[in-house]
Amino acid sequence: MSATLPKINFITGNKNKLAEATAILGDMVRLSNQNIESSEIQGSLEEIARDKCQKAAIAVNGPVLTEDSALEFRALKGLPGPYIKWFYSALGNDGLCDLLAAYEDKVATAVCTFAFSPGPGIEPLLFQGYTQGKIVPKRGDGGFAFDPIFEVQGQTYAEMSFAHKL
Ligand SMILES: O=c1nc[nH]c2c1ncn2[C@H]1C[C@H](O)[C@@H](COP(=O)(O)OP(=O)(O)OP(=O)(O)O)O1
Ligand SMILES: [Mg+2]
Repeated sequence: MSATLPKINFITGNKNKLAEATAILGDMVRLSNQNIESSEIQGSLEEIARDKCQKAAIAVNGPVLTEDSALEFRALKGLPGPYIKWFYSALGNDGLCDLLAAYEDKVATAVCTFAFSPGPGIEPLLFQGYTQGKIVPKRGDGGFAFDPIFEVQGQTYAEMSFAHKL
């Protein structure tokens, strides 16, 4: 890692997220991590992402990068979406899988929303990525959170190597 790389404050409390973002962006920017405790609003995932980034920019009084992960079940019209964290912590992966028991359609989309704000009061820029997969009974020992039940091209994220998931 070069000391001449520009530095960005990546605000997250999730060490797995930090590791993945660093693996992807580490050649271009130096991510310095900080966790600010802030409550998340309700709304669309874009609204939640903007609000979190704006709060982070105020908290550090400078430029910040934040990320919000969502998991949208097609049979459930996009839910749990940005509320996946609360569904995952309440139900676990078996419970998330059971949510789709009554439906043939197991398609799910993982949505990654990065937000960057140059500073407090400046509207964040959003960058989104989507990966379509399906929800399956849990398999694999790698990864974190919902990785064992999210299958893409025949493998769950928990069965893939770290590099292959990225
Ligand atoms: O690649 C992933 N593979 C599996 N699970 C994942 C992934 N990425 C996020 N997740 C989980 C973590 C949390 O249960 C929820 C997102 O919630 P989210 O608010 O975005 O993350 P967080 O609160 O853990 O960290 P942060 O301090 O950046 O908000 O989905
Ligand atoms: Mg969060």
